[in-house]
Amino acid sequence: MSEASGTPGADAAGAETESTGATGAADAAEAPPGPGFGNYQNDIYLNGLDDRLPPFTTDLTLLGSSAREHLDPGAFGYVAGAAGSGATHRANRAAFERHRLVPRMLRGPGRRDLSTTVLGTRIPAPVMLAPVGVQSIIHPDGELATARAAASVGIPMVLSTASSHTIEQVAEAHGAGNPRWFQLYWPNDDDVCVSILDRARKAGFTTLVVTLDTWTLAWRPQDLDQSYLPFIRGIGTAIPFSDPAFRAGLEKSPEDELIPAVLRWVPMFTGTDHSWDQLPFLREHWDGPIVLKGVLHPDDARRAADASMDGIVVSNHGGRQVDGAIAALDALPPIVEAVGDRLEVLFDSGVRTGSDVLKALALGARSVLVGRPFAYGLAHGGEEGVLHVLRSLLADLDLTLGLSGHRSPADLSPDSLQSGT
Ligand SMILES: Cc1cc2nc3c(=O)[nH]c(=O)nc-3n(C[C@H](O)[C@H](O)[C@H](O)COP(=O)(O)O)c2cc1C
Ligand SMILES: O=C(O)C(=O)c1ccccc1
Repeated sequence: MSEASGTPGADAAGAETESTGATGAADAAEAPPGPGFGNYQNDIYLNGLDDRLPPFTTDLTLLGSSAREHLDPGAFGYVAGAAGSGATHRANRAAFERHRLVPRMLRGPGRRDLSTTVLGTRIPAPVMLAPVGVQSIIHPDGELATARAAASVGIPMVLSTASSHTIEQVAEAHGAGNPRWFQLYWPNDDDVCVSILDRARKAGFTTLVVTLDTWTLAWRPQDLDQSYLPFIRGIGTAIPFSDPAFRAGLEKSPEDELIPAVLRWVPMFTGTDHSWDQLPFLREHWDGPIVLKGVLHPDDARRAADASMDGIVVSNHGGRQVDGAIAALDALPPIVEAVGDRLEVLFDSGVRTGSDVLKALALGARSVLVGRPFAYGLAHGGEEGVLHVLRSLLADLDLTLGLSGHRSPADLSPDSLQSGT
């Protein structure tokens, strides 16, 4: 039965070898607060004794369909949608299906510890919240709700440049001491770029994630068919609209006159690709680690390492950019082989379950990021919804790790998998 994990804020029954017992009502009832991630399972079963059910499904692969009921059609299409025919979006999931865990038995009792270190930040599990923009289309509390939920479990959030709340508001909701990173959509105005970076640094964002694959939006039929684009309505523009360098270029404030502000921002952050030789500019203006997000080719990974970047996110943006692109999971092994000893390799695109997390780690990722699953949680119930998704994912991860015969992320390697079936 479920064994308490040794995650921070954990637990539990304490003794290294003891099981809390998923159905052991008495044990669990006496356990101190702050159970290991796996104990969410106990909580759910125990609540059932009082006829209380989880707020919504614990099967995170089903959330897309149930989120539809909570969102207007434009917002649902935006979150769930993908580029073109959706081939890459489907390929992301299919790639996970082609790898299977090979569980090991009788490995002895022992405390599980999901924690890991990512770019100098100790985190309780190898899971982070991917940058997801325009969260107010999903729930009015948007990024504030996400920040509070992330803080409750201690896993890092990455705030998008396209946030619906300002950097400072999100930092306040997130709270002091919680790990937070900032994602940059690199504006083609240097003053605005530097000003946004300064604000992020001052607000306690430690690591910069520069997204490379979305310098312009892809052909997205779900959005096109509904003519749905939040930014041209001034949604997801809280960061530039509150920025002094951005506002300095406007005759009237965005609050007084929306259209000129939109017309200034849209071409500033979309439509212009940057180049490798511009990376020193970011290094000059950001004194923490820098991670490049959206790398799929080993040569680009090598270039990132040559440019002294600290990390990369192997990602195809959840299938939202290049339709027909390689599944992100298939891009991971050759990239780890090329640069795994030179920079930290993170992964996203298609992670839905604990088993998916383990597969990405076994193939060499230091941590994964999840996007749509927590966005769907936000749609179901704001902060509580995100929390339910995170607790479910982390409990599933903890239990699946243990049942596969491992105690920590470091135990995983390609040997933990059978691949290609
Ligand atoms: C609604 C939505 C908005 C997103 N906004 C951003 C963004 O602002 N910046 C960014 O780098 N990635 C953005 N992404 C991509 C995610 O960071 C991540 O790469 C992707 O969601 C991972 O795939 P998954 O949804 O299958 O987990 C967005 C994804 C979604 C679904
Ligand atoms: O929709 C996206 O995938 C995305 O990355 C994005 C781009 C610009 C603003 C908000 C989100």
